Amino acid sequence: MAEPAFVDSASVSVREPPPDHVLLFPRGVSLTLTDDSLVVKDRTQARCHRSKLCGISVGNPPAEFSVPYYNVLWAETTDNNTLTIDYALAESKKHFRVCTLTYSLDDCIADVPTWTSTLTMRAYGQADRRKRAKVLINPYSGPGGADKIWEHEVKPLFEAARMSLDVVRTKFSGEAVGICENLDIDSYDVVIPCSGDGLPYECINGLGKRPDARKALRQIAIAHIPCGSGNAMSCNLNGSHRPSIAALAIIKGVRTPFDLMSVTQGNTRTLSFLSQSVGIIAECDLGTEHLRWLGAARFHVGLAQRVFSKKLYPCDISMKVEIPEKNDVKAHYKREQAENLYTIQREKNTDWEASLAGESTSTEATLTGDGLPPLKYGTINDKVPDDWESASYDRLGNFYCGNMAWMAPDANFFSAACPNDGLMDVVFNDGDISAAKYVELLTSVETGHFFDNPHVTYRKVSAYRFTPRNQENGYISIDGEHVPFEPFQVEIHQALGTVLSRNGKYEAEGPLGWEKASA
Ligand SMILES: Nc1ncnc2c1ncn2[C@@H]1O[C@H](COP(=O)(O)OP(=O)(O)OP(=O)(O)O)[C@@H](O)[C@H]1O
Repeated sequence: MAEPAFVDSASVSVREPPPDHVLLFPRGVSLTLTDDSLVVKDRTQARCHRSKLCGISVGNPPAEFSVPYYNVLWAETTDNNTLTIDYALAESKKHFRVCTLTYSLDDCIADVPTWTSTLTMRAYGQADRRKRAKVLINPYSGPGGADKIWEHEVKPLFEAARMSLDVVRTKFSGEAVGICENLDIDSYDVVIPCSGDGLPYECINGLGKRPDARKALRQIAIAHIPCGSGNAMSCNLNGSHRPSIAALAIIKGVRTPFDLMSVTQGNTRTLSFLSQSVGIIAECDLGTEHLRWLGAARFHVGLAQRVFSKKLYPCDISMKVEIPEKNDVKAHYKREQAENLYTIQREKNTDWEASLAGESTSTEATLTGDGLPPLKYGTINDKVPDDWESASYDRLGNFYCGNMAWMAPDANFFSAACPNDGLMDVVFNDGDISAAKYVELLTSVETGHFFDNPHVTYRKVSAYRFTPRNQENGYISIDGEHVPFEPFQVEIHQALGTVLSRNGKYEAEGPLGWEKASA
């Protein structure tokens, strides 16, 4: 996954800014608001912005430097007439740290309150400021180290952004379900698991268990600090699996409606936000728990071990197919990108608020009140609807359904996934292809050619049922959780949940050539 580019250069906008965008201080020091950044003309501060080679500062210190608005965390004047500006400095492509600028305003003649509020407005755009967060840390996620990540890489940024933080360290598996089930949803804006993808799954299911599930899932956004081995949620929403980069994306994150999936199996109903898989991927995820210490590499080791076995997973699959052809999937993706995402967000929010206030006449709202929406297609125990496409697959090697694009860094399996298109992306392939072809197929995930690989079927569906056949046992993974090897059924609920995302959309690049698809 390409890390987002962060500019912290000494370049200055050539357009002359209006005078009220400039604060002048003694000794030629000035702070200027340009189109895209704060320009700091201050030799003393600029020293920290010298170019570095192998960690050693080289060249003359610049006279000025610029801080992109995205990196500005907070600005305020304090009682002792001091201006304080906190910002995130990109120390490397992988890491941010907090830096602070302070200036006495005693000799500054300017409308400082207006200047400060313009800076904060530009720094936050449509993002909520000073988010009220419930932070949940799983000390055992991934290779370990979530406590340190929180303390050293994330908390300083959140504090500098003046977020209000209520931090809980989870003590046992399942604790986050109860925390979110009983959360005072008016006291928080966002729940932030510092974990792998397991804790977000628990949080969403905790909110989904409440009598006011729909309200809670809309009101409380979920955001993710990556501390696990896969960290799919953070990759897709924050554009990074690096904790401090994710923290900044959350500080600047916008509320984004997010599709959730109901999974029924036996007599249970759970919510899934990420994926369901059966076959080689499920085995690589769930059958490699003993390699957890390897971090993300455990998936690759798992794949290498299994690819030569040509194991098949016979099954029956029934699907409510909405977009069967790859070209039409690309065209759909193009339409979704073309929409003004913020407009969609506002409209969807408005509809939802109206239905909560009892203004909606939709059958769904009338029937269920505020709990989870009813299942359109019943459960796994009901008959398969007549208009679903059903088929038997004797040679299946992999079945994978996703609601987000990246399943791990460099694993963009569902490149056409969109956060709130009301559709799930399904891919499957035969398992008896040659090992060479299998390796080519799986490596095409990293190169971006997986979608177009002729061995891969890629569809958009709104519901499906998966029934394993002729196998005593095996792995079924729901969002990385191991569930019984039994039939299950899934349907999607458009925009049932809310997440914080950096740009109101997924950060993945989309299937190759989608821009040229005929809409
Ligand atoms: N204190 C704890 N002790 C043991 N298990 C915990 C604790 N807190 C949370 N868990 C459980 O750990 C499981 C895995 O958590 P998490 O997703 O954070 O990490 P991970 O599985 O390592 O990440 P990834 O999904 O990226 O591999 C979750 O199902 C959660 O219920």
